[in-house]
Amino acid sequence: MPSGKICGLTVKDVRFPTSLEQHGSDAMHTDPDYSAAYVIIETDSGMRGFGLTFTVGRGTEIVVCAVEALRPLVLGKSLDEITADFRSFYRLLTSDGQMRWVGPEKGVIHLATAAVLNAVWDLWARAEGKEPEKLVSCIDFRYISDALTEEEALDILHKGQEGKQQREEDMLREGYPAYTTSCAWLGYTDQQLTQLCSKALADGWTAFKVKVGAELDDDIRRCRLIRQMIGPEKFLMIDANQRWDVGEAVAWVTHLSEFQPLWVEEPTSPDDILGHAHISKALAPLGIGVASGEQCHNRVMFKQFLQASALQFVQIDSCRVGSVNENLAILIMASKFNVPVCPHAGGVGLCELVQHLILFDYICVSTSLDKRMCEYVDHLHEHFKNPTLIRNAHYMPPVVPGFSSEMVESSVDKHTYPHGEVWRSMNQL
Ligand SMILES: C[C@H](O)[C@@H](O)CC(=O)C(=O)O
Ligand SMILES: [Mg+2]
Repeated sequence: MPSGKICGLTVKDVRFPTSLEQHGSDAMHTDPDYSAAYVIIETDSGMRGFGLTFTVGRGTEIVVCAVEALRPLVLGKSLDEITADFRSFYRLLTSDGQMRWVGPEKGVIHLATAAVLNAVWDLWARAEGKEPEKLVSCIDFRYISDALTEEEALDILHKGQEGKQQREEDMLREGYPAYTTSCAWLGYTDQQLTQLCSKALADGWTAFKVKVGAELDDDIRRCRLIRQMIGPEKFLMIDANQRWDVGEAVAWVTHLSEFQPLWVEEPTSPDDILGHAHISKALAPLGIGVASGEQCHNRVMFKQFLQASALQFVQIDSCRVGSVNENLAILIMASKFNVPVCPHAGGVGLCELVQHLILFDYICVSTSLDKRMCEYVDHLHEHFKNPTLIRNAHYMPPVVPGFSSEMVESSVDKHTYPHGEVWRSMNQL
């Protein structure tokens, strides 16, 4: 069916009051209300694409404004026209001569770009069969060609075609390995942590992430509790959400090294590439890697993190950078530098979207599961039409065409800020 021209773009400010129960809390985001700028694009032939970007409450209205500002660049284009030269469409959004000043390719405007492009990919994902050449033509190599050329990217994707069918079958049977962050948000009590951890163990989880960084004594107590419960073999990861200076990070994590974390996540400012390199070097003898990416602006930053050996785990995010286009570049660069990708997920909708990217990474790019797993957080999936399916701590591949980004209409209505039922009733309290 011809896709027609894009004739409508709607954006909604959807917020969930997760801070009430401290879901999602960490050392820097103590009261997150998981939220989304949720985009619906419509074509004049009646097709719809759904996209979103993730936020944590206040400020979502600014992302909504930024999406509105991008609208004129999208309206009137047809899907065929966009996908015939997706690289140029990507540049149209990210390099607009006036709007790039409020980025470029970072911050609010890039979150908005992610939401819009995620909707375009959702629309496109309904059509099947994207060959390596087509995928590479979606990537903007500007600013990364010194680390990855178009030819190298194509070569990596061509190599990824070998054994593809077997890997697809493996995924359909076993799913993609996941880890959980749901047991140990920073605001949870020890009792909650114990209960959730024993339930997760019973459900078959083998890797657990703990929030750290506010008080060292609390971190020691909580990590000890979890390590005792999960035993020496299972994986434990710690996440500081950018709380420390570089030296402080090394000292703090050294104190926690007895609990053998596989990685420390976002130990310091997400912009500090050389700082991460220093921390990586200092922690390597302790067998602890450094992970980051959920607040990494774009492919250019990832390139430098990789060039500087500043990360041992790349955490792509489906809604932070420029959608599939930019994540393709990051996945392929990570493969070239031989650094495993372990995506950031959770939030609202992040698991739904990123599962597509990590399955693609395994099937077509890295072709390996070594040191790889995808984050899972057990909140808010009921608000999606095709929620993630977890079986025995593995993501089972989605079977419905699209980016799994469509939300349940009544959920959107109820949670639209500030006039949806949920927010109106809370404001009356
Ligand atoms: C504010 C978010 O919940 C953040 O803590 C998520 C995160 O760092 C993670 O899942 O990793
Ligand atoms: Mg994190």
